[in-house]
Amino acid sequence: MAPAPCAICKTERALIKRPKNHQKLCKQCFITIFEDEVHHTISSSQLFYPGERVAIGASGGKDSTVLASVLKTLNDRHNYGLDLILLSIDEGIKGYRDDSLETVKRNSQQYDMPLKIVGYDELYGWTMDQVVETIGKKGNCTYCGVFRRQALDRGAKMLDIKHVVTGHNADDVAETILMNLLRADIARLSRSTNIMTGSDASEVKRSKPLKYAYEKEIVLYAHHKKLDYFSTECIYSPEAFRGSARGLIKSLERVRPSAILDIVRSGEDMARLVPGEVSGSCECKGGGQSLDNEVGGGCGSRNGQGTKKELAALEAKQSETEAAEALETDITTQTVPVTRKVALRPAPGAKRATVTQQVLGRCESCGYMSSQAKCQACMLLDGLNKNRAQIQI
Ligand SMILES: Nc1ncnc2c1ncn2[C@@H]1O[C@H](COP(=O)(O)OP(=O)(O)OP(=O)(O)O)[C@@H](O)[C@H]1O
Repeated sequence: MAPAPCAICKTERALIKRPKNHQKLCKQCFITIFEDEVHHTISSSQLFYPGERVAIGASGGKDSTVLASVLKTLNDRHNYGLDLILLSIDEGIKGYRDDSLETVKRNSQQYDMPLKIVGYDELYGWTMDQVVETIGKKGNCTYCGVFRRQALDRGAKMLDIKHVVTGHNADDVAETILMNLLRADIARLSRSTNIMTGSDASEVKRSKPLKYAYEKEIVLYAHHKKLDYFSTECIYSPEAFRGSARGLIKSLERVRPSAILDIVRSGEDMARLVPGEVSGSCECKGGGQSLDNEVGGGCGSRNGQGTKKELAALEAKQSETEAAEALETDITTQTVPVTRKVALRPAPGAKRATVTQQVLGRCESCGYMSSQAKCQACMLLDGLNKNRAQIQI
């Protein structure tokens, strides 16, 4: 059988079956259409303004490496006028992050972009190796996710940059939507669909230019562009719930390639039903103090007067929920630490419900943005430091 010609140029031989829609393309047409689609995402969402300084959250993995490469290409091709800088967080994981950072250092040369590395060690006085040594592997992603989110913000601030882009792709977004759907957390589901998080009042905004790019296409792009990336999984990584959501999405993708984008679109449609960014609450009057605005204390917690046991329970819950969102959770951003009531659109025949929307202030310990008196990172650090003191005694 004669080889199929490329569905776009009709002249070259098709070498690639697009995972997104099974279109058969030659290498060059695939690369071009992938870049054009990211450009479309950027321009239709008006992600950047000319002259903007943008930090690329660079882990050395495939997603952020592709993001850096594509942004460089598009910046040159379409004259975005962006000043692009690589920002890497060194979590302090020997045999993993030290190796991937070597890749980022090479990327910095290859893409001619300055690189800033910020370590958990310098920011928090703890490396993830030390955290795991202290608390064990279970739940460690919670610490890592909370620390990294803040570290990216703090790194950006050190660079006087107000916009961080990350390599989250369509599969990541679909996973998060599914996880929030399975947790019946429509408010968080709504936030996880945003391409851009943060607001004018926020000090650092986040965006995901690869939000509509399939993971498989990112791998193909990296392969055909011969990009230099690091492909080892984190040695502490297992996130049970996200892993299950991922498995489900991969199975759906096998029978229906459009499933990933369909989930993303459905998530966006559902998000439109949620007025503003709101934190969910249950019918009981618990409304407990969470580690921050992400986990409602709710049932069983006594109006936020968390005992050690409750904190531990919250932390355990966090390891299922918070870490799963890791870098994707945004914070409702205002400048004063207040909460306000927001009315949810009621179901037909139901009473109008209100939920508490938390807005941004400053952490009393570190002075960093927080919707609670103490930010999540400081709450977690308090526990770790107590542990360290006990071990030393
Ligand atoms: N240590 C880090 N330093 C800077 N940015 C990071 C770091 N870890 C993750 N990120 C950012 O968050 C995004 C999602 O991270 P995640 O841990 O889910 O990795 P991933 O999906 O394997 O992405 P990648 O392939 O880029 O590592 C990354 O694409 C990157 O932009």
